[in-house]
Amino acid sequence: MSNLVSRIRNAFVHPARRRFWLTVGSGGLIAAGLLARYGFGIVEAWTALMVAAAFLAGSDIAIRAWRSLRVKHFSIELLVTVAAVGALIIGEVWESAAVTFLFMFGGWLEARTMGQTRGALKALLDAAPATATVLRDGDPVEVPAHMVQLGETVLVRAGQRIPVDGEVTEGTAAVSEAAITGEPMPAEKAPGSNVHAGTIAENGLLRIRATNVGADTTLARIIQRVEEAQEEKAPSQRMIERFAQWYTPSIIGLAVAAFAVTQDIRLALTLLVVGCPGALVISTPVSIVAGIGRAARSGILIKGGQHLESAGRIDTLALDKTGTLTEGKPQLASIVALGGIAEAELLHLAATAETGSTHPLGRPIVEAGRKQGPLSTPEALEEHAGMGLSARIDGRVIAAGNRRLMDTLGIALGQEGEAALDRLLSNGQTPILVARDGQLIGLLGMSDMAREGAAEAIARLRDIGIGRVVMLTGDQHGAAEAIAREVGIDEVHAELMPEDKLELIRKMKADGAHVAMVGDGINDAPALAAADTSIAMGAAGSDVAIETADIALLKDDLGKIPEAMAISRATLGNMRQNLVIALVTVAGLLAGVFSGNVHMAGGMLVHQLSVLIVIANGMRLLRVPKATAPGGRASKTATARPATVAARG
Ligand SMILES: Nc1ncnc2c1ncn2[C@@H]1O[C@H](COP(=O)(O)OP(=O)(O)OP(=O)(O)O)[C@@H](O)[C@H]1O
Ligand SMILES: [Zn+2]
Repeated sequence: MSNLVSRIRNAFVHPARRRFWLTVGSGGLIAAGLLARYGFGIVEAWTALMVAAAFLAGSDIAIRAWRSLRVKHFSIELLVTVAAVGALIIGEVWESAAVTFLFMFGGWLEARTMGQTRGALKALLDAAPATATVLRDGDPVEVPAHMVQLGETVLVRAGQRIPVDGEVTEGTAAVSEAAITGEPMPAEKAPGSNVHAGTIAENGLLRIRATNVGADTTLARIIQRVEEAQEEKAPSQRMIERFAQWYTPSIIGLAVAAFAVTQDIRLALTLLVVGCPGALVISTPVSIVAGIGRAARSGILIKGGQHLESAGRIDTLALDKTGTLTEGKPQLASIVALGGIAEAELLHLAATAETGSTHPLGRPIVEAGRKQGPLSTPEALEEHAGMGLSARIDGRVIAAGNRRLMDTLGIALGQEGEAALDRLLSNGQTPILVARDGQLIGLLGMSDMAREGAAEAIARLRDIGIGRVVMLTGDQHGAAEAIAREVGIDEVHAELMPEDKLELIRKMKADGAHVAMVGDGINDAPALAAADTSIAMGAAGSDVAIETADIALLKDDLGKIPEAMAISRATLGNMRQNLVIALVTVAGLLAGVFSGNVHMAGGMLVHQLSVLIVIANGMRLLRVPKATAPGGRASKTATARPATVAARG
């Protein structure tokens, strides 16, 4: 019994369910009324039942109208309430019952379908497993996933979802990360690999050391960000809300004026009903919620309606090279020792200096140096953004970086140096010049590979109408152009300092372009901030990217950029269609009222239909096709290309 009471109470606390029961109730009363009148000819019962139906559905509407009126908001509910009460007063009980019932029914359908639109998120929520098996004192214990302690070892068997973020300590498995990155192909995980909560171990047995649990996992943060994004209002949405705020009172004014002129109270009340801006108010949010949901399904995090709208207008895309168009894992391809120093010594010095750097160019040098023997750390270190670094090692100053760094430090290259530099550049390698105490002692040539699928992604961007694709890089011309040619970019700006990147973005915007920027490093931060839309890749591993970029691609996949752009464009178009549907409906209905063809119940029916059409149109966005080329994964073999840039000569 108490169970039933609590269920009824629950039903009424939950707006969608309350609306459902009110719709059913008033619909039943209306049906009984129709039966009473046309079946049994009892007109009194008909009147009573219709009034009851109007009150049942109408009370909820009136309460909502009153609540918004108290905060000086003229709501759609207010229009409906005034119309329904007016209809009752003039004895039009059927109209009053029909209008309130239809409004309720429409409201319920609306809540329901909007819920489905948000369904994309549900898939993410379902990805979070509820329990975890942890090893405590060597024994497996089942605990709620959020109760796992940091550093504890979690056991994941084949077919299970991984319950925490963590690092694999033992075992191997193919892990499907589709829930997070939208990537259908499972990734191989071995000791040392990072895994995310919500991904599925398709085989094998893993032991994972928990690094993030519960609300701190990447999955939880993504869900939270998507929820926030779907709530955040787009500029056009705010505009419409302002418009509705002004529009609703004017419909009331119009109704009053119409009554004053025609003395036709029915006409006036019908105006209130058909003037409802319901479809208008919902036109943008439904598109945005659907668009953001669709993107989230593919591992594309769009941080709100505002960013979605701005991304939909992008016509120019700027990408940085290292780590974005390339793998960001350069190889040490050549070593040129000058002035009698041994290659091993040159590498040792450069590697020792680079131990202090986080730049992607530094890592392979350090690795190569370690292979020769242990490295010490420099006594002092200074990084020169966009140029390189200088370090003090055993009391001597080692500088490693590009030509600009040498020029800045006043180090001459000499004939031999110039020749070596040209040779590396013409091989498409990135030269790193190394100097000791102001003397050039050699050069290291680095080669980076273009990212898999980069060429297709760029081509696809052009297909969907991003007319201008530009590379902005701090790297030298030769290396930059080699990569640009390979991926099909014809506009290259190389040897840029961070502020040059910023300046170029500003200039493009000043020329009227809508610019999106994709970048990773600190040297991209100012340009990213200046762009209309900033895009970060591989965000699943980086909190910073998830938090700061307007669009975060959870996976390091350039193909997601055209997909994000296509979704944004489709959303913008969808919003416009919805606006047209809404405005045309209201205009048509108003014309119908003045020409005497539309009455209250019929007007409400058409109005509610227009709301549903707008929602259905919005939901089409959930089916925007994936951006990958036909045969998607086949691209792996289609992009067979030389192993390194250098090899292409
Ligand atoms: N730690 C470093 N060691 C050696 N050279 C460096 C280092 N950091 C930067 N440089 C030199 O400065 C140049 C510019 O670096 P910057 O970080 O601005 O751009 P990038 O990483 O080469 O390319 P992108 O702008 O495409 O990311 C590099 O190409 C390299 O020649
Ligand atoms: Zn970069």
